[in-house]
Amino acid sequence: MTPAARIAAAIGLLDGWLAGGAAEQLLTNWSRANRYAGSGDRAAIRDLVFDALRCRRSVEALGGGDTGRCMMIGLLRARGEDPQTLFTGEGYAPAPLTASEQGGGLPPADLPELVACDCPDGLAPDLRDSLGADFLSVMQALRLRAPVFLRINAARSTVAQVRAALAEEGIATRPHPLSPTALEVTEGARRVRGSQAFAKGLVEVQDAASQAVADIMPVPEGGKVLDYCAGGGGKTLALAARVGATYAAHDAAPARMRDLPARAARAGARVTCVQDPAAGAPYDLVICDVPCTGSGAWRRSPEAKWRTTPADLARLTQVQAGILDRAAPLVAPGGALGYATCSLIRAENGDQVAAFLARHDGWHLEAERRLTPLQGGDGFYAAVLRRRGGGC
Ligand SMILES: C[S@@+](CC[C@H](N)C(=O)[O-])C[C@H]1O[C@@H](n2cnc3c(N)ncnc32)[C@H](O)[C@@H]1O
Repeated sequence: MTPAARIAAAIGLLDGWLAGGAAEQLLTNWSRANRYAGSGDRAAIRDLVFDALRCRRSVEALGGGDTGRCMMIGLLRARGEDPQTLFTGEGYAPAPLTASEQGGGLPPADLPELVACDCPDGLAPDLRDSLGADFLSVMQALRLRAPVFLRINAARSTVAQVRAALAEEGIATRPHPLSPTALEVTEGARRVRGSQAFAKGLVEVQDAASQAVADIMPVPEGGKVLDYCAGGGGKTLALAARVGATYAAHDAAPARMRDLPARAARAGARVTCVQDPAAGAPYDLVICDVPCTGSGAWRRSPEAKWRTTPADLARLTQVQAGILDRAAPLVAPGGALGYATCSLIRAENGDQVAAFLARHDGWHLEAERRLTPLQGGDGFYAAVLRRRGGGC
């Protein structure tokens, strides 16, 4: 496909997204319907769609409207490219720019602040309040593609061995300061899932900040650990690489854990999926990686940036409080309750923990970590709450 034909495909996909579709599903359907497109075309079209979604407000403003076509015009202008070189109407290229399109759109210097940093109006007050002086720089960071990070499986290998194995398969990496297990892929990211290192369970794809969250969770030697909101098992597997404890995984939607047994087997980790977590209580550590706005991960999931409303935030904070209240009794005296979100919003983070401590006697905050994309990984919040020991 020519670059212009890829733009035309991205326009159609963005129109589908604006009509309410989900980007991944639209891309899958597009690939099925356009079998002639190679993997390079599919990857390039995906990048165009996600680049536009990350910067939706600004590219719409630069392109002069809220259509897929305007978004692509705006994206090219944002990159300093002249859309007319690709909008030629020749072959599979999009039709030439109309006179109003040529003169439409705001100049970059005239974009209002929230438009220029691609912040949604509804959540802007919470984000501004939560991020303080970092607000604009974090919002700018969320406009960029996220790096690809790997977690080395410390139960099976060392950083040096894994880097060497990956390098032999054309995948270049460098360690990342957010976690001793984190590698940032600098070359060959698309080869990771097909690599021997991946097949042998030496690495998993996991954001570096997500690994840092697992790092602060206290796993006692020989202890019992429950991941109360396991989902696909990213945190469970990061914890289970610390051998010597037993691990149980639970999720209110068990189907979300469907890949966990295979991932655990690949990593050589022993994890039991449980329907009724109370049956195995008490646990030395219960981790609650709760559903949240995902605002810290908007680089990877930009759709959520535009579709999450203040009403969703209010609903999610209720859900988070409920999960903490149900998980707390499962913790043994002297044990720990881990709380984590990939949110930048205080109402979901420190405020949630403070409210828990106000509702429950016999707990204290032992550790807390706040991360934003300015540290390189996604935005995350993690807290460790310690339950008073039975003898106290
Ligand atoms: C942020 S995701 C978990 C991600 C996962 N820990 C990981 O690292 O891959 C939150 C999960 O919480 C689950 N969940 C939502 N409400 C829940 C509840 N009341 N109890 C337990 N799990 C719940 C969701 O189904 C979802 O899989």
